[in-house]
Amino acid sequence: MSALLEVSGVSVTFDGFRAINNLSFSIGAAELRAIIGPNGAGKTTFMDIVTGKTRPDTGTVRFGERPISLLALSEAQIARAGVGRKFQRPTVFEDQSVADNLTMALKAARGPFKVLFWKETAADRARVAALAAEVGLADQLTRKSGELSHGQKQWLEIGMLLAQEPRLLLVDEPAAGMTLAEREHTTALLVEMAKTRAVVVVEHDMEFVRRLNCKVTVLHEGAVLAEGSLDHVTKNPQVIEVYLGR
Ligand SMILES: Nc1ncnc2c1ncn2[C@@H]1O[C@H](COP(=O)(O)OP(=O)(O)OP(=O)(O)O)[C@@H](O)[C@H]1O
Repeated sequence: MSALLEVSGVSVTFDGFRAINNLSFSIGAAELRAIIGPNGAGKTTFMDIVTGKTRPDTGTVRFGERPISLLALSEAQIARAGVGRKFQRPTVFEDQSVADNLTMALKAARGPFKVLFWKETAADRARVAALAAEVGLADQLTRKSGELSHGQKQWLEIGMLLAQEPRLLLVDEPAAGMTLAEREHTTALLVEMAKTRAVVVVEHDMEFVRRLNCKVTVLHEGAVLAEGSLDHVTKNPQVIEVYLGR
């Protein structure tokens, strides 16, 4: 499998503290990957580097089939190149309906000039309906987003990210605060999304990671400590010592 994202030899130092230490990581074009690791392992910093928020001191970050260096791009350019990021807290417009939120995301994805001269077409409405269906909100289109459950808001935000047609989606702790039923739906959604794009999930909840049934990367002190199936990495004595055994 050829890599969509290739992080190689990346290091970042904050005030003399090496948060990312010669990190190398790659993910395929249609792959679901979980990243786990203790607090301070560098999971958030890794996502900050890929999205352009933090610039590494050394190393390369290459993206795409004909790879481009993400380090040369701004955060906005990286987003337009096809990298989406879902933060832990949902940020939907609560006063707007589900359909309006998705429509706004569709407009934003088309760029600033299209927003100015936007005229909604039947194709746009169909796309909004398709996005809602994809995330399981087909019957909630007219509902005010503020009335949705926590899980539904998270799915709406995922739908809004999908409007930008990302090729790589970084998702931070999607299961946090969800009911069991919402977690199950989220698992199915992430698995489905990863059939046509790369999805990287940072998660502390081991039960949720198990359900994802995907390759797991364990980070520790800014580097990869172990990689493989969840069963494989959870048997690793070093992983038990630094993470699971606590
Ligand atoms: N802007 C910054 N300035 C100084 N130190 C930072 C900065 N950002 C991160 N760090 C430090 O870098 C290390 C890695 O942090 P990071 O947030 O990436 O870890 P994490 O694996 O996401 O942890 P958690 O599971 O708690 O979210 C931590 O020790 C953190 O304190």
